[in-house]
Amino acid sequence: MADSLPIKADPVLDGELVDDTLPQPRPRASRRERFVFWWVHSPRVPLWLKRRDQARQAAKDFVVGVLRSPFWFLGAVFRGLVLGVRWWRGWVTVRDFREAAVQAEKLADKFGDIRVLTLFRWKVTGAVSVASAGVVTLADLLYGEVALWGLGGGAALALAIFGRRKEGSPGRKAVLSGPRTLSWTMDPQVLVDAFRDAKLIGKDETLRLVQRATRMGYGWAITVDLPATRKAADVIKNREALASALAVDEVQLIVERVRGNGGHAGRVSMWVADEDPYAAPPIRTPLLQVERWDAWRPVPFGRDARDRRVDLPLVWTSLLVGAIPRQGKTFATRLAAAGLILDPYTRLYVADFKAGKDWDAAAQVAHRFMSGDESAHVLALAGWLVELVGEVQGRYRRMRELDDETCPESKVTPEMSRDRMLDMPITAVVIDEVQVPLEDRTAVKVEGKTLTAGEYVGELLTWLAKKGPAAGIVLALATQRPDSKTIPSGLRAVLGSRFALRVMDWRDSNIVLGEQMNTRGYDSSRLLASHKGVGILRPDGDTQAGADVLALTVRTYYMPNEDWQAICRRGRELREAERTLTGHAAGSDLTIENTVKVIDAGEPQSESSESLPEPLAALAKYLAADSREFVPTSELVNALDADPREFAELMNDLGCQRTRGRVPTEDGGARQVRGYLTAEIRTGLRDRADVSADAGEEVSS
Ligand SMILES: Nc1ncnc2c1ncn2[C@@H]1O[C@H](COP(=O)(O)OP(=O)(O)OP(=O)(O)O)[C@@H](O)[C@H]1O
Repeated sequence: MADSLPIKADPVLDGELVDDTLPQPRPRASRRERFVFWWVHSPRVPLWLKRRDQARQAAKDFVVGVLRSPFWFLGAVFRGLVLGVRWWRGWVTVRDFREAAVQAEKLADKFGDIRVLTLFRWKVTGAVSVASAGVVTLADLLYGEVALWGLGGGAALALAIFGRRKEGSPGRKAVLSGPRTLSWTMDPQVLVDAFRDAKLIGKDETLRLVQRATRMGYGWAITVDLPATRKAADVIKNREALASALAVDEVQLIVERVRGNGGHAGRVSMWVADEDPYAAPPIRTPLLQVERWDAWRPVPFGRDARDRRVDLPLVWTSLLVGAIPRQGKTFATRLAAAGLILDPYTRLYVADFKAGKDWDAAAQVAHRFMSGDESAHVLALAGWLVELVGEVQGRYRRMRELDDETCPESKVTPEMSRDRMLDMPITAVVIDEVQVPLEDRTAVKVEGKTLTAGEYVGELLTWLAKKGPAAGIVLALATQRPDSKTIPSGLRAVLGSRFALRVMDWRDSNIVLGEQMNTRGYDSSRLLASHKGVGILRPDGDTQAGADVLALTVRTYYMPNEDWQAICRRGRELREAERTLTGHAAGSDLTIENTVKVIDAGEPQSESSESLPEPLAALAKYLAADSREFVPTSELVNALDADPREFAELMNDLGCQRTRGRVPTEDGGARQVRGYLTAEIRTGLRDRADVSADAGEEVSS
């Protein structure tokens, strides 16, 4: 029975082998498609027939034109009348003949002729007036009022044509004409004149209109083509001259190059705001409305003058924020950090050298957190950075071992960054007032070389900015002193994204934004002091304004402390839910003791302690075998059996600063006490030993 059951056969497939490496025939476009293509691309079809917004604008212009036409007509008739009377006076007084005679100094000879001619012209005028009056009366008698209206209308039309505004038309020019503001939107000649006045085009050159003046947001937009050989980049550079010629503040004028398919090197798109675009109240960050964020998505950063949203990509790059105090530096850096905080897979290192309250809320989410501006904090930061250098090296090593599917290049991918087994989360290092650690002069010894802690931190940051981004390390540095001495040029060169709020002069602006940026029209020293949170962003990668935009002026979103705290709280909740809380936030507080270990501050040489006077020799001996980085004052006082006051003076003489540090307690916790950094004591002892040795040598010789 089972044998007789039908068996399902495999499908029989029929096919033809096609070699798709050869050129394939392309289907011919239909007539309609070709027509549509021609219609869209032809320069002969006006834009208002192609685009709805342009059609709407054209209709608006038409209505405005119709409404204004009676006034234009009356103005033209009046001008025609004035010009007519002026012309008649010149004719009846034989002005040209008289002037020629005056110039030839023959007025006396020609006086009789001129008089005769004048008399004759007066007679002609009288005859024409009488004849005209006769014609009008006759027409009135024959045809009544209609004729009077007809003749009056004809005369008015003739006068209006005679008096219409045209290039080179005669007429008195006002010595002080009225404001030019926005007149260019109605009269393109004003725009051409502005470009000429700003010396962006020559006297005989003109502009070509690509897109007529259109209302866009709270301003007018227009796109023009410059004459051949003129560059749009020069217009951007000389924006201020153009703003003056158009009678607007330069913050109101946005000039951009049109790039890509629809643009070329001479196509300029302009937008002129009706009023100061940054005078309106600031907008709160949209991050408040989101539950969570993905660190791989650009973070909402602010809005440009045209109210377009500007997002800032952070992963695979690093950020430098620079400004003079109170301009919104911390606010801007916190915005960047906020996007990362709302991603529970992101790890954060936050060092606040401003030592204020601005960053405190981040402590509840940060893997490492500190706030302070003493040398101890600088050394702790160096410890973090060394830890991160090790982490980056480890990540590269591990990436090399991963298969190509998981890790196609030597770069962290979104999937990798969220894979807990791989342990390569996006790690953000946020340092506010980075000039504090970079300027620190505490001596440290690294691999046998003595250098200042500032130099060491600079070297580590440069290394991380170079190698870190691909391994998922994001640096966000904010500085109050963007001068070349503070931020080493090597470090600046590798920080991809820059944001310059107001600075003191163009040099500082260039230090943040990059060489020559002021000559390209980007100078943050020209921003107004009242424009808090407004700065020039030079992004690394795409922004909403387009990948080709070199830099743009942005006003950052406003995120006061309460919003910042709310975001940090949410960041913590998200991390708790995902079980990604680590380090400081998870309570395993890393104290200064175990983070600075990496710095070898140099052992005091044995002969040094010999050449030291007491009680310094005892101090050197006591610390000789000590591997701790921080020693409490009370312990040292006890060990040396010294008077606390004398001991404090002694340490002061050695150049050691008293600081706070944590020491482990018996119950496994930690306690904060006052004390000294061993690195500092050792440096002081070594210096003193050198001085004593030199003195000894001098005495013996
Ligand atoms: N986007 C913004 N819109 C409006 N006001 C802002 C904006 N950003 C910052 N501010 C204002 O600017 C003030 C200074 O900001 P912030 O504390 O960030 O300055 P700072 O440059 O970090 O100053 P300092 O160098 O003293 O630390 C803030 O109190 C805030 O009111």
